[in-house]
Amino acid sequence: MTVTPPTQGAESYVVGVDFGTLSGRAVVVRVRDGEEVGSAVHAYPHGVIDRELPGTGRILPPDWALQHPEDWREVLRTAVPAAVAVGGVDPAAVIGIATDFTACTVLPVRADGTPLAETALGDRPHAWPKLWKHHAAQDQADRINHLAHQRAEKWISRYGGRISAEWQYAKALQVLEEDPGVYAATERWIEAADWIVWQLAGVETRNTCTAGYKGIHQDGHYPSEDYLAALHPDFADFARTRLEHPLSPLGARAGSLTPQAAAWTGLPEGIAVATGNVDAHVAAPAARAVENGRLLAIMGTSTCHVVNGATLADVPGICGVVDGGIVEGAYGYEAGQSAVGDIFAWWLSQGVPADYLAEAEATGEDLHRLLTRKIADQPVGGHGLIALDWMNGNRSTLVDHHLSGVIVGLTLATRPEEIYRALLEATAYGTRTIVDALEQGGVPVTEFIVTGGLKKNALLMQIYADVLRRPVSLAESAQGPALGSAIHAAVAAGAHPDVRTAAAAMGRVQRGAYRPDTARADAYDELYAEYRLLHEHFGTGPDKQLHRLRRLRNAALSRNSEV
Ligand SMILES: Nc1ncnc2c1ncn2[C@@H]1O[C@H](COP(=O)(O)OP(=O)(O)O)[C@@H](O)[C@H]1O
Ligand SMILES: O=C(CO)[C@H](O)[C@H](O)COP(=O)(O)O
Repeated sequence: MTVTPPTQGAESYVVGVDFGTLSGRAVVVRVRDGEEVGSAVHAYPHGVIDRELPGTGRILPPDWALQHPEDWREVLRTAVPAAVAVGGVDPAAVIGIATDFTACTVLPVRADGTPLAETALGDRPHAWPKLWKHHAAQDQADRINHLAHQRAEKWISRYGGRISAEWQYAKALQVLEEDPGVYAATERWIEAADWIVWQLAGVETRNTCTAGYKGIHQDGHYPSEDYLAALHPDFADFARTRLEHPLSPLGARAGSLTPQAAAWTGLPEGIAVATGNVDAHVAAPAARAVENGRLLAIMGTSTCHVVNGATLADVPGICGVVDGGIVEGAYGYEAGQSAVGDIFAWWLSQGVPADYLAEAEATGEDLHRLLTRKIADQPVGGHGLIALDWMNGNRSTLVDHHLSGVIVGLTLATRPEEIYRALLEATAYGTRTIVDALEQGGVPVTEFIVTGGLKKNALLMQIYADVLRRPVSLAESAQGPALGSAIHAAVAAGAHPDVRTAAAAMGRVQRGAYRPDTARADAYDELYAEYRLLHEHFGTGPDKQLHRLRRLRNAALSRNSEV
């Protein structure tokens, strides 16, 4: 059954749902102008599963990160109807729904889409969805990369020369090697971005974005069976049997809302369900960042950088370039930092003394605000610190999740807020490294736009403007990915002819909200030079100290874990 959009004159609405790392957010948006009339958030009860497999008591090894599929369905049942109710919208006026997901968040399923985690295999960790930040497949990623270069595989240059341990193949190979029984039972290996569409529309679809960036689908092909067999004989048919499916462009209609999904969401049966998408890429139209050269940094738990270019360039160290990966008709480039807000959150949870907690309690500020206020006026370089932003590994430009964080310059006088500021700055230096790599690789960056939870920190935004020596524009929506999804829903429902047109009608950006200050930018140039020295020493130098420390840690901890 399909539903015709309401006739002219009546307002119509779309729903966008953003499945993040810790929660899912739904937003109800007016099709005509992108007005967000209602939103709701549902925190995943299981959050990130990184210590113990639910219901089993099994301890997970280091670097594991799983999620629970039921947490995702629950977002459809709770956040979507809540957002519609908050917006005071008649559900009958909703003409489409679209979703976006973290990626590569990927799960093994049966041929009918049932997650293996929800079968009799559910007591085995490898049956569970692996979250994007599952970093335990670095050894597999290293072999994938080594073999690709050895065989001069053409596709490897589209991934900056290195596939990340976060992407589909490293994770799948880890399942095969560590639990062949689960691998054998895996009938389809699917991004959560596509799985959630399956839940809504009742049909399996695969989207251009995740297939390209996370699934090594380039020029119409996955990696060859020869190549996969050379990785592991039983991996030869991985792409053909577990991935292969026609790809749908972004903004296409994947299908119609099933009766079951209509009952979950309270939305009309038969409305348009859009093809799946990634939380980062989907946000570009919400920030009107679809024209070539406008780089959108989606800054939250992690940061993704997405930018369109007119030509195909091989940029060392980026995550990938995909034709139509962000919007049709352009080459979409993606790079990223595996932790940004997560690094600040780590410091708040581990490094703030009791008297700061008491002060925050007394003033009613959250700790981010407290530390930001205490350090905002310090002159650039006043703390004498440099940090490397690798507490969750390095996604771009080193593509190495065995790297870890470093802070140098500590003294007995160093205060918690100074370390906080050094961490904010470290992430800005990491972004400068990425922007420089893109430009040096032949991808012009004409504007730097920020969306995501971190744009509310004015000190952080000013640091980025100063470190990058460029204005920072801000997406106006507080829900960039969810609004981006809503824009794709409007296109899938036929209310706008394509994503570019819909972006012009529904997206919003405040251009040049923060401007660089020359004196501070000069001071940051000196500090950035110091960051680069550390970056080279620990990241690319001959002494692999961070790798040695990781190996020692893993050996010590693996004695207590079970896979
Ligand atoms: N005022 C702030 N300054 C800096 N970081 C913040 C601030 N408030 C929240 N954060 C960080 O933002 C991150 C969450 O970002 P958000 O965009 O809301 O989520 P997600 O990335 O899961 O979509 C957390 O890691 C948190 O530490
Ligand atoms: O890799 C990504 C997209 O390609 C994102 O970093 C990942 O999806 C997590 O996003 P967030 O930090 O917003 O939770």
